[in-house]
Amino acid sequence: MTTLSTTLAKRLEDPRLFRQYAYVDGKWTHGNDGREEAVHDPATNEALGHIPLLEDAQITAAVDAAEVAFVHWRALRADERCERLLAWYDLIQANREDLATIMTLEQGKPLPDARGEVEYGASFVRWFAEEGKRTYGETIPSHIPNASLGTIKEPVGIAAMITPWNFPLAMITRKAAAALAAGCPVIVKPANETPFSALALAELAERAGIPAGVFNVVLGEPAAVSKILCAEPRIRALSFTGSTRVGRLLIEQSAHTVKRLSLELGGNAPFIVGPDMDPKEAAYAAVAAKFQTAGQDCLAANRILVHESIHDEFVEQFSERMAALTVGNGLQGEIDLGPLIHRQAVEKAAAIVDDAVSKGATMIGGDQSQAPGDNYFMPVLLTGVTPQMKVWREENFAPVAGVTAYRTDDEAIEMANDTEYGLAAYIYTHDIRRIWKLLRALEYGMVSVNSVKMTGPPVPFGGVKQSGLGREGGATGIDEYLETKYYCLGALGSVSGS
Ligand SMILES: NC(=O)c1ccc[n+]([C@@H]2O[C@H](COP(=O)([O-])OP(=O)(O)OC[C@H]3O[C@@H](n4cnc5c(N)ncnc54)[C@H](O)[C@@H]3O)[C@@H](O)[C@H]2O)c1
Ligand SMILES: N[C@@H](CC=O)C(=O)O
Repeated sequence: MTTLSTTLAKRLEDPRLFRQYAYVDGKWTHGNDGREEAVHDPATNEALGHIPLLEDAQITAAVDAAEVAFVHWRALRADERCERLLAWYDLIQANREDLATIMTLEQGKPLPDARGEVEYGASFVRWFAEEGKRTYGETIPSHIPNASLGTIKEPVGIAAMITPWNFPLAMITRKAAAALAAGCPVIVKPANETPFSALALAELAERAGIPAGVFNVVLGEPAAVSKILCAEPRIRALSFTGSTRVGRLLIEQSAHTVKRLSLELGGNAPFIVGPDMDPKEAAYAAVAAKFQTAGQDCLAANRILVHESIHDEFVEQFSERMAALTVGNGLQGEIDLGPLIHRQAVEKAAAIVDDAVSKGATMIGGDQSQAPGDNYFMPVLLTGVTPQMKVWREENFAPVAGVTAYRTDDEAIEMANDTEYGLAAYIYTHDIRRIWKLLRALEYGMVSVNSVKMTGPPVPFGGVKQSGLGREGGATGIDEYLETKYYCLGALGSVSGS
């Protein structure tokens, strides 16, 4: 392969974690017809390596492999699957520096954030390793004479996962670990922008003793691969994280095979600041909630709603804090924001800012002449944003924040809910009555009060409205991969009782 691929491998303590093949049935696989796609470092636009584009028959071969593997994987005891998953967890932890390097190179996020994501991703593997031992059924008091009734939890079957580029490792482990713990084999289709984190996970899964066919990574032209996965009747569950646009397509394409769907889609989070808040404290929190991963985060605080009494001071504090953020290559030390994923993302961000300014918003920051490269976007705050602007309506997925003033709690609620999205919302206030009123009225799957950090393995992560279906993580995340089988044991005689 190319010299640059060698360079990436040379950066790793264990160069075997850098794989440029798909992983199907325990084998590293290239495309049958030799088609490849380059993967670029968004910080420099240099090619990091190549991935094969598999033919349709090779995707179906992954399903064949998973079908065979399912028989043995589901037959293992839960504690046996737990051991394999814990071995995977240990290997992810032991290789976290290499995994973080791969992630920063292909995704662009600063190295400390990449290390954080590896830790976060690993935590789901440990969580679900344990949860797999607690997939309890029920005993049901019988209404039928001489019968015993109950339920058993069984794995749903082969699970396919289509994942995004913004969190290239954790969005895989949060799904795959749950499915594997439940007894389902998985087929992962990562984003073509960030395949190498997924392939490194496959290498570690193999080393952890996860058998051939149980964890597969397929690569190809996204729309074509997804179509096959959706149409394939042997795939019983499809879990997707990505845009609402693609989520809608997958719902349509899966209708024919009536799959279990888990969808983690876009967000457009409001960040409500009450009149009692210290403007500086709230502004610093809002900056943290907006600019993580250069704004390419489904939880990013896009629409900041500040009580009119503290609006101007909030804007001043936010602007100062934003101006102090450093923008550059994530491999360098002390960087707050890396590049966006590619040039189109920069163009989309610029168009959203232009739209807002043309409709009356004021732009603070955002001197793009200071951008250190083609794919960088200097952070922007737009004040006076209104519902007519794209920055209000669309998920910008860029370092672009919009702020507006509100007068009453009811007005803040109306503004916050004025979106098709319903993933996460933030509330900053110390007034308990206001907290409760907002918490109950916000149409969101997750509401975080006075805390930027809200996620982690014990949490039921997910959205309402057009932000998705189902929940990942937490006590219920494994249910996305389990069926409930009801049984009625009849004619038991007098021992049946209830
Ligand atoms: N709710 C969550 O938990 C969560 C988490 C992370 C990201 N996201 C969302 O993901 C989006 C950003 O990620 P993205 O740009 O990778 O999203 P995307 O929808 O463009 O891509 C996601 C996945 O779908 C594939 N894909 C792209 N086009 C496709 C098509 N036509 N048919 C089938 N598959 C296709 C991609 O290759 C990728 O694997 C944002 O909307 C963000 O909010 C949501
Ligand atoms: N930050 C989110 C990913 C969204 O883009 C998470 O924690 O899952």
